Amino acid sequence: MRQPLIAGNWKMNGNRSSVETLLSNVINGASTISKTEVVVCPSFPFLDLSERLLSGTSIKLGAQNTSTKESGAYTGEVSASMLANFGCQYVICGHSERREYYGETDAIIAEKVSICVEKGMRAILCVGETLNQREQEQTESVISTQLDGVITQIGIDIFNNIEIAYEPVWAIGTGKTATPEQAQSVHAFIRQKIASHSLVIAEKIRILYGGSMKAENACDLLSQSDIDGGLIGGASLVANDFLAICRAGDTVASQN
Ligand SMILES: O=C[C@H](O)COP(=O)(O)O
Repeated sequence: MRQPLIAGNWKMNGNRSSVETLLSNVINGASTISKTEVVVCPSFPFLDLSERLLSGTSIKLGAQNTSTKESGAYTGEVSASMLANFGCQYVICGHSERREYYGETDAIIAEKVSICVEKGMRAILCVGETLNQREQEQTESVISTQLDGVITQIGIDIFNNIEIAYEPVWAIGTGKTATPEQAQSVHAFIRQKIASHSLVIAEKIRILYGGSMKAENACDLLSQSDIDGGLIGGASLVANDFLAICRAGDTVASQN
């Protein structure tokens, strides 16, 4: 049995005051959530504030990106060591927005995953196809290539220390959610792909779904046998919406 993981990716949103309010409300509401691992991923400037607010709670802190470099003359970059130093336990790597707007390749993403794990954090490796690729029936080949990019460069063992997030690009922030069956089919494909390298890792790795997951569809998605959690964008910015998804995780976990 894999523990559900619900991670809020706040993307580039918020200010000091709104982050404090959002996080305080999430912390208060999360006291009744017992079976689901809850993670929040604010922007870099809010990590310090978030770490302090989360102190003594079971909610974990994550970051949305990392540099591939250790330290030095890389203006504007934030290293994995810095993230670990601010209490991050998770780092989102290879989100489709990073792939699309910042030219992140599978090779760069593999480096990011590697350095996060080296610094003691868990990476959330994002994969997913565009609408055009889905319509061309390339979903499995696209995801296969994205996973192979990491496996070939840094090996399968690292998957002991990461989560995978399947995020169909066409469902991100669009209100269009993959149906539970569509998502389950891709999640099962991802698990089979990992199983072709290691049955043990395939059995334990958590595969999260991301793309317009919300309170209304969370239970149906999380009930699928290969969907182990969610990477939540828009709905994670509203405490009650995010908490409702976390509660769906608890509900599904108690049914298993
Ligand atoms: O990282 C989160 C995903 O991009 C999903 O975003 P969304 O829930 O706003 O569709």
